[in-house]
Amino acid sequence: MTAIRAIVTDIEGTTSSISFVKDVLFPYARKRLPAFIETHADQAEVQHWLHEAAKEAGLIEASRQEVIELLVRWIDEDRKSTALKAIQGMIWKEGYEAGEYRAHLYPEVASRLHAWRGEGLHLYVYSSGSVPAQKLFFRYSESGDLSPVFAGYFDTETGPKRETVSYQRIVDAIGERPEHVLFLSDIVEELDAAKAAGLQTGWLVRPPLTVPAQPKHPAYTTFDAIQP
Ligand SMILES: CSCCC(=O)C(=O)COP(=O)(O)O
Ligand SMILES: [Mg+2]
Repeated sequence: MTAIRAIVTDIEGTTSSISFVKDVLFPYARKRLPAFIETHADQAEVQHWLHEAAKEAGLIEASRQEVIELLVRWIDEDRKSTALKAIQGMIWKEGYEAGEYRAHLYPEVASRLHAWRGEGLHLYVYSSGSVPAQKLFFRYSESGDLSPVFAGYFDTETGPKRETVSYQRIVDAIGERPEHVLFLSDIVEELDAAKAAGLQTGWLVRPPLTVPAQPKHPAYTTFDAIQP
């Protein structure tokens, strides 16, 4: 294996359980989204993302109510829309700051990230969640504030997670050759895209899922099994 200098990690299904995102974060945002939009509609950032959501849906002259209904539908569909993710992040901020929840991390993740950082590796996040949502996630984690271990964050403004060009942009941005970067994810299509860009890959197969006999990517059930 070529020496790894940087690790880029996915969140949902990789550092953290899918159920925390689907059963805690998504319902929190879904319940509060209509009132949040109504009370923050005068903010330029909110207006921008409402406009982007309508554009993505091909709605030419959508009412505010129509866009709210669209966004709620997208939460139910788990659509990886950059606009939806930006708005969800703004709503989750209130929940984290009010202490309504802390972000789930698998038990070994925090110590392993600290160990890798201590070994001089540069650590990054690449998630469909917006960069502000990622920062909140690791700041308010069940294992404490992990912000200090990360050198940077990438979201779908860099590009979709299943497209090779996104990984080319990430390695360019972090200033490493792709073969020195390890991308960790639970989604094979994301790993395929990263591999096509020349990155090394690690497939997190979290129990109760099991590693297939001939995995398409080096597969691990925990971060502790990865030796970069
Ligand atoms: C940043 S926390 C919320 C994660 C999220 O909204 C999501 O869709 C997770 O996608 P990932 O790319 O981390 O699997
Ligand atoms: Mg994932």
